[in-house]
Amino acid sequence: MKILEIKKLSKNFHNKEVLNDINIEIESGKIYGLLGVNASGKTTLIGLINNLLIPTRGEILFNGERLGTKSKERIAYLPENSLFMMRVLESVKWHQYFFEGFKFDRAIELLEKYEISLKDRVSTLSRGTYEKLILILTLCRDADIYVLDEPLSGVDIIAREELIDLILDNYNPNSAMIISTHIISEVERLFDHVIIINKGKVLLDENADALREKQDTSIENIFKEVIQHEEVI
Ligand SMILES: Nc1ncnc2c1ncn2[C@@H]1O[C@H](COP(=O)(O)OP(=O)(O)OP(=O)(O)O)[C@@H](O)[C@H]1O
Repeated sequence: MKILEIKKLSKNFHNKEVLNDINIEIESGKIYGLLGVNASGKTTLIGLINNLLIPTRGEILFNGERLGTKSKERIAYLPENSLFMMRVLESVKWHQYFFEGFKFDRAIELLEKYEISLKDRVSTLSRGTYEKLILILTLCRDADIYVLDEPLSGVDIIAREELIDLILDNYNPNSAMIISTHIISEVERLFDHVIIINKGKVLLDENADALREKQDTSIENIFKEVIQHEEVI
């Protein structure tokens, strides 16, 4: 089922065009890989999906309606630095207070499993521990869309596999998930669908299995080929 429609979306910062005529449909029950090199516009697109930025042109519809209170409740996303003033336990309680259906006990259980102290200040956590916290808090929400912006960029290679399993184990199959990343090789087994953006444009928007079969190679290699081809042109 179609849950999010991104229609003719463009975003300029001052006179610089960062996103240019983006058209994407997101369906429930699928995990989307949003792939792009540095500065391709991934975080800007995520900011727009979460109504934190205003489009220059075009629109985004959640369940056929403009973004607003409903989309805020049902799209789970934690912007960077939003918890910095809190201790870990406070950040969990804050989620319980603000988000209906938040799985408080599950969050505490996962924090204990990953040895994240409830007493620590969020601002003092290492980069990787902070990313684990963000992931746990986001996945424990009851939502229709989960948005993870570079969820593994600060996590060591040993913890990455664990966190990929954490995502798979806690993924609600009735929801959609959008994962932006440039660490493709380790994460790509999660993807049902792949969207590649470059210089603010969508270069590819396809089913992941169909792509793998058609091209007989990994999503990482397909990504490299698509970007290199674009650079040559
Ligand atoms: N608030 C802003 N003001 C001006 N330019 C901005 C702003 N936010 C982003 N940009 C520019 O928009 C472009 C896209 O940035 P964005 O953060 O969306 O890319 P990204 O794909 O998430 O990159 P990365 O992988 O490096 O995080 C960059 O050139 C960036 O400098």
